[in-house]
Amino acid sequence: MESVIIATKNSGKAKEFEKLFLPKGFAVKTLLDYPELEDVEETGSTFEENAILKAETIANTLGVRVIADDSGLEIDALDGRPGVYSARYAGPEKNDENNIDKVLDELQGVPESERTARFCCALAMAEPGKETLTVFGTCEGRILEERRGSNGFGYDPIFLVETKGKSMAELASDEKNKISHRANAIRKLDELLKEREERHE
Ligand SMILES: O=c1[nH]c(=O)c2ncn([C@@H]3O[C@H](COP(=O)(O)OP(=O)(O)OP(=O)(O)O)[C@@H](O)[C@H]3O)c2[nH]1
Ligand SMILES: [Mg+2]
Repeated sequence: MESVIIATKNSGKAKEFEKLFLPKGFAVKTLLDYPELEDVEETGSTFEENAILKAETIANTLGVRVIADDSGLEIDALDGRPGVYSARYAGPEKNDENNIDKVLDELQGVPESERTARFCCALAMAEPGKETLTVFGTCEGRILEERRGSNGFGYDPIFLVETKGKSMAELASDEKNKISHRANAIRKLDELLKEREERHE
């Protein structure tokens, strides 16, 4: 089976990419399979910039095609925070639990109608000698007042998917993978790749 390399060390993302790429006939490798590679510093100010940084750095190091995902949560009442800082929101004590606690603290007293938010996912596909492709996917929702469910990762337990009446962490992985920001971005990448193939590039 052909394989695709995703430049991530996040095991939650890795699991989702495995499920999303398997039906397309690709096995997924991640940076968890390349422990010797150094972390790429996420110095960009947008999801796209960071995705390009991660994809191009690893593609140039390994000399093959690489996809990177830079993603996060934008909360309207917090002027878009945590945004590109989603993984490191709680500072030195950063982890999914502490990041969620910080968001819930900051949203204390904010009414339901003002707790709108979205997950964002930028994917960059880089290959030595080829132009890097980028796509962007989102998933709209609202921030709950407490955690619900235990599937998924990151902020999933506090992210209400209104059309389903469930938190992202209450959805089965197959359900999340139909509607998520990551799934929407992958669909766009598929389209771009089809167009590129039709142009014989
Ligand atoms: O509840 C969530 N459901 C998701 O589907 C999701 N996708 C992203 N996130 C959050 O955003 C950060 C990404 O930051 P990020 O793109 O820098 O990734 P990361 O640092 O974890 O790994 P890497 O890919 O950089 O190695 C993650 O850590 C999470 O906190 C999510 N939270
Ligand atoms: Mg990161």
